[in-house]
Amino acid sequence: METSDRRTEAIGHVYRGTFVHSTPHTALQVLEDALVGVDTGGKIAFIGKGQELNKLSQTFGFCPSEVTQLTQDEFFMPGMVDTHIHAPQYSYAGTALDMPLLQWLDTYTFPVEARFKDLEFAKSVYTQIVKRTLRNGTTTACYFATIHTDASLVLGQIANELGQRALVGKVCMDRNKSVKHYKETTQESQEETDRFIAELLNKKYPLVKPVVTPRFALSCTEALLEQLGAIAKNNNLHIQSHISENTEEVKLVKELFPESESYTDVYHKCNLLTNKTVMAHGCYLSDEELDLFRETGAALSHCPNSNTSLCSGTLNVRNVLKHKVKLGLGTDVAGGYSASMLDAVRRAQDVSKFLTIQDPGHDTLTFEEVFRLATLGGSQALSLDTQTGNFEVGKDFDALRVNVAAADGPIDLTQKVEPKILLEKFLNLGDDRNIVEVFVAGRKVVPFTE
Ligand SMILES: Nc1nc2[nH]cnc2c(=O)[nH]1
Ligand SMILES: [Zn+2]
Repeated sequence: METSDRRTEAIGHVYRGTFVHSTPHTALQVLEDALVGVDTGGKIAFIGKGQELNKLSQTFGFCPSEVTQLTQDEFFMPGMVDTHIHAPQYSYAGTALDMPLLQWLDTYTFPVEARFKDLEFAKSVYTQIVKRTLRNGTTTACYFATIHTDASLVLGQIANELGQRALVGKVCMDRNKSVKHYKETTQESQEETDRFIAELLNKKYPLVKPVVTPRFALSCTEALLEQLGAIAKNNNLHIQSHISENTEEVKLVKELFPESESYTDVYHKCNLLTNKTVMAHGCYLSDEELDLFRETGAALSHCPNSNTSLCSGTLNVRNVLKHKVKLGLGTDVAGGYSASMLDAVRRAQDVSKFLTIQDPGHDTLTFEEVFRLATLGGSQALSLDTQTGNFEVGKDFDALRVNVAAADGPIDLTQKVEPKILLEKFLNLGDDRNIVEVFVAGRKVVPFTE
């Protein structure tokens, strides 16, 4: 039995049944007939075994008849962590995938993002994306918004109201040749970032925090990158951006920052690589650059749907893991067309298998490893693993109640199967119909109450 020393909060709920999760040492740990107690503050108070019910009920002062029992087709898994998603781009998700990155940004992305100056439009799209991702089992999301401070604050407010754990970034860009009205001056970008951080922190949302967000090296002057590095350092904040996604981008960064040794060095010189940094993509990083990620504690977000949809590249996850760089999965909506982390799980497996087709010596990722990337790996990449990512006493209860045989769902169970197979089926065949309840910090956020 694992219990907490700090039993200050009363027990709010107790669940009994199968729990699956990852630990740093085990990609998949299955706890059968487990008893998990969640306190009224939303934290996991104890993890025990079914047969310990009487003892646990006395120790923690709950009534055995109030325990919620899962069926044999159900399990709890940790909520999924989307380490990279563009909330405004949800408005055109599933379309506009016919160009490579830089042309795609100029043609589709910048004109759409410019519309988020309109707070009503922002509110409507942001409500849709937060609801959609919650329903799909994303309990934590690391969002890019747009350059508009007030609209970015609206995203934070919506995540807070709907109960999603979120990092929210007001996008910074003081360079944009193609859509001239969609950029800031260096000073505006810095001042508005300060205002965004101050106003968001001032709201004291328990689960929503600001993240310093230079769009990527090509959208920012060195002066802006330096200022943003200083802002993050002075306020001990998270940082997110993009790196080494597409070959044309990598070439242009080299030309624009000739004194830097590498793309990674551009960010490193500006103090943008810290243990609270997450960089999306990294398809073309050298081994030396990956070493720099490990040394600084910066993380990568693997966005396989986007990398394929924009024909950007393939990330060799095995090589990233070999370099001990923290790694999570991202949907990268709308370069990635799906807002579901289950899609990211499947695409990550596909990319790994394509690498094996190309090189039979490649060590294909297992489904258990990809499951870990979608949960614990993501929480580590966002440096939120003391709060979420798996089931440990003292962490917040961020969890999905999955029913693999949900009525009208996409999966037929033809025989009784062990929990590991239930998880595998859900990851490969399941969808939101199987995610019957979603909890963030103990609060049931799906089904929606209104
Ligand atoms: N995929 C993706 N890459 C980027 N690089 C800079 N901006 C973006 C963006 O919006 N999406
Ligand atoms: Zn992105």
